[in-house]
Amino acid sequence: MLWYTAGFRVRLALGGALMLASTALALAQPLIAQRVLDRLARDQPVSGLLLALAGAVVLGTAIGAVGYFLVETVGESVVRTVRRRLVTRILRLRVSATEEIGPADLISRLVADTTLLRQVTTQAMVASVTAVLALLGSLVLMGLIDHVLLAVTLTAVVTMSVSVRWAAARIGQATGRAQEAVAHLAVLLDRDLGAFRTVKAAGAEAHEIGLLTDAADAAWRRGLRVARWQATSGASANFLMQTSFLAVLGVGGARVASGQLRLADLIAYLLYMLFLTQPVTTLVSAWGQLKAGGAAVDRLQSVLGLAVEPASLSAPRPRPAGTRTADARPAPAPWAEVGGTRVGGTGVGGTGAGGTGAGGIEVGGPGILAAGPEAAIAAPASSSRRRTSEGDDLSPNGTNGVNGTLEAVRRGVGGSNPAPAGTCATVQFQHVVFSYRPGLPFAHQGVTFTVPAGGMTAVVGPSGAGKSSLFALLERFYEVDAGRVLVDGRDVRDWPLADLRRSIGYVEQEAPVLAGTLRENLTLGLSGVTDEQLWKTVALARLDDLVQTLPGGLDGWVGHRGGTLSGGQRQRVAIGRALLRRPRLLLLDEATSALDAVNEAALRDVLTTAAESTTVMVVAHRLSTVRDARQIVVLEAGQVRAVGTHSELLHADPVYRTLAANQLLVPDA
Ligand SMILES: Nc1ncnc2c1ncn2[C@@H]1O[C@H](COP(=O)(O)OP(=O)(O)OP(=O)(O)O)[C@@H](O)[C@H]1O
Repeated sequence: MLWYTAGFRVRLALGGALMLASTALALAQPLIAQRVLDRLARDQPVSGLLLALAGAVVLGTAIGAVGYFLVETVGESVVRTVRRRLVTRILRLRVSATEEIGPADLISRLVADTTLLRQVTTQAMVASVTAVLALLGSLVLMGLIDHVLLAVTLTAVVTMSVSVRWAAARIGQATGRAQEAVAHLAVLLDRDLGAFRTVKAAGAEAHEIGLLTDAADAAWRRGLRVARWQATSGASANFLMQTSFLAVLGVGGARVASGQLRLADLIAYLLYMLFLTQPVTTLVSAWGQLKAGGAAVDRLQSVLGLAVEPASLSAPRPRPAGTRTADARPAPAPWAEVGGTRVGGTGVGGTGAGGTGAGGIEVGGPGILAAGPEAAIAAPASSSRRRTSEGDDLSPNGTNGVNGTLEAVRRGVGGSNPAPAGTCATVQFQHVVFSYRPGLPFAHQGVTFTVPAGGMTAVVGPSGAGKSSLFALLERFYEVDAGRVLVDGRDVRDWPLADLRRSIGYVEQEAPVLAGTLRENLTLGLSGVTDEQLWKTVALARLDDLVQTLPGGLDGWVGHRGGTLSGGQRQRVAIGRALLRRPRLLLLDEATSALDAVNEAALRDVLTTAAESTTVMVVAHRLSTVRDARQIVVLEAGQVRAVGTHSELLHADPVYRTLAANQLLVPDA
């Protein structure tokens, strides 16, 4: 636990020292009082001693307050440090790790457990150190007054520490369970709020309220258990203190009566005993807090122990011998290989190396994309030389070379978007075997196909066939169990993760929109995007109507998870966001499912034009969206059934034909 205070130890030690000094001044008070009594008995002046007593009280209080403040500031700093570490960690978690500990539980740990930690790392630690010192100091001074009475007191202190220790262990266990119960309540509430309309529409409020109140009751019961052990611990300490006080009074009185002890000494001793009550109480509660904090630390450590993505690792995966060493350079750029020899045949279902790659796509006259943001997807000037809107030569063999590319890209959409316009990635799945977790059925069982550079490749197939999982592997949310996924002929595991993802525009199935403004949603992860670029993207993604009707326009609030938008609008926002990144590979997971017929047709045009300068992969249920795709991959039960064009597949593959027939896309259907 001490680890958490690293960086604040000087302040913590200073605060602790001041609190200790305050305790020492408090310890001196009975001694001064004893002298006052002695002098009064001898009829001597006591004004100086009274002044010292008053000084000890005032100074002790002031020093104690400053010390307390310092320790509190350390507490706040510890919480801040831990929360910063936690949020950094949480955002870098692997997707699979968030399936282990759900979002609400993570939030509960960030909020509730760090607050518990605060008490432990500062107040409880300092309080126990000062209380132990005060206790020892008092016992030494009490021993100097009378060792027989000390023996009586020590018997009580030892018995007390045994019972408190026993209770503290139970406080720790009970606190851990209470924190879990609170987190469970948060998880249940998150479940309901995440599907609020569904819960209402299903008339499930009463049922869900029942679950939530049960969870609240469970948290209450576990909280009571903590309180019970705390009360037991405090009561046993009090009982033993009072018993020992009475025993000291009895034994001390007898010793005074027999002349073995002066009355002033007995009074001073009893004052020390009274003084002792405070450090003992502090120690008892600090002990409980330390144990409770231990439970919080365990829960925090388990988050810090979850698997994070390799993006946070600076060292790339070792490359197999004989492969290119592009990623041995510091922070290699994803486009560094653009224009070089690419892997990816252009034939249907081909898997071989060769082809013209990114530079092989010629784009015709200015279509929607030419009118759209250069920022989004701009056509390459020629197959071998590419220019930015400023006219910089981006050819790898040009005068600017890779550095020129870098510079040109920095001047493009957002300084953080490195993808040069008009380059297309190739994708290969080679014998991919993949299961989400050990023990689960395989989502892919030897998937092999190639997506050539440029053009639209559609993936279709029955529900659960493994279509969306292809994108999860491409984005490297999960790792394959066997086989390889290649982008531009390079295993995705060999790509610096940030570069890989910067090259991909991903519109996921549920097309999520974050709470915030429309602008924030479109520019997520980008910086320096101009209004002009945004407006072009708005036009490209058919968001004009939304911007006009949304109060505040581009800076209008879209609500929690985009709740104020329609399903189609949410999807178009996600498409706009993906296009604004000028991806070299655009992944659309059923991107048109929530669009009306007019918008679907418009978007189909956009995608078709986009596919002229970017590789587009679409997972689609509506075959009408993708019937003109360059190739269509039919997936079933985690395996590729067939690859071909719409008309080829109509004849060659019964599953595809059935899908098409169901959607009235077969001429004679
Ligand atoms: N996060 C996950 N954890 C465990 N299994 C999963 C997960 N996501 C998907 N699966 C399983 O993997 C298999 C493939 O799922 P996937 O989402 O790729 O199918 P799909 O073809 O996209 O289906 P649909 O068309 O219904 O979206 C399914 O059996 C599914 O149950």
